[in-house]
Amino acid sequence: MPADGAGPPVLRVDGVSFGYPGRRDAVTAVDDVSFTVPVGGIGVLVGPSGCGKSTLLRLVAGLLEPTAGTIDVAGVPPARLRRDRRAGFAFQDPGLLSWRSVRRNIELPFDLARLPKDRAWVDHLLEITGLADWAGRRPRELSGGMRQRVALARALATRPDVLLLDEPFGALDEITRADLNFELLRILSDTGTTCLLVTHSVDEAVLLADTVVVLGPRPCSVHAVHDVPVPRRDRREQRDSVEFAARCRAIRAELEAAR
Ligand SMILES: Nc1ncnc2c1ncn2[C@@H]1O[C@H](COP(=O)(O)OP(=O)(O)OP(=O)(O)O)[C@@H](O)[C@H]1O
Repeated sequence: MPADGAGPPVLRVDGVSFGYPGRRDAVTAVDDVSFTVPVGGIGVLVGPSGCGKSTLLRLVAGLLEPTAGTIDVAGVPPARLRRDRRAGFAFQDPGLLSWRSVRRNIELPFDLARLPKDRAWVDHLLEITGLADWAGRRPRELSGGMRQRVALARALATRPDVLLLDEPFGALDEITRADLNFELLRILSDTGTTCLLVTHSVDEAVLLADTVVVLGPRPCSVHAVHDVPVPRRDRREQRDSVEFAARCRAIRAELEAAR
């Protein structure tokens, strides 16, 4: 990926606003939002329900165009990332194709882009998501957590530079969710992928993020930004620390204040 002028490369959201056109009035969902996430880092968006988090993620994904402001990842705009299949998505609903096996679901992005399948990489993804023994099974044979792991592996299939995750673990119990959080940290460290993730869980945000962006109510603007300077290898232990609890408390207080 090309460097972004001076300083380390970043995912940059700069003065971005967006409104959904309506029959009478536009619904303004995003209002002058700016933040950066280091390339290779994890940014997490938290904010009240309906504030515009998914909209922001769709703007970064290039699925929507900002009405004002700019977005780029190390100088590359979302439309180009999307065209070049350098952005991967996974949403709360895994959206797997029931008639395809786990492997064939993960391979779907290759088929859609008419690209040759990278079988060795798919094998690796099956391995690191713990799905190698399930490659031939259909989605209905999997648990909810396994389906979400398939969606995650599918999002990583074309080796995206940027991974966009909208409440990917929202439907899971706490223990499974924590396991997947640690898997995600490991996968992102292994692949060097930049990630922007939406969650309603403050604990999940602090566990995963290098940067937590706290958003206010719709139309969302940035209420606060927290850097979490904890190495990824220390995240599991940190979860039980006083510092972790203090960060969560501070962010919860900001969410309260931002309502
Ligand atoms: N396709 C659409 N057309 C019109 N308005 C929309 C559309 N999608 C979302 N909105 C509106 O934009 C606002 C922000 O929605 P968005 O889904 O981005 O919020 P969110 O923060 O992700 O919500 P939640 O936390 O509940 O998932 C809401 O008022 C919603 O009604």
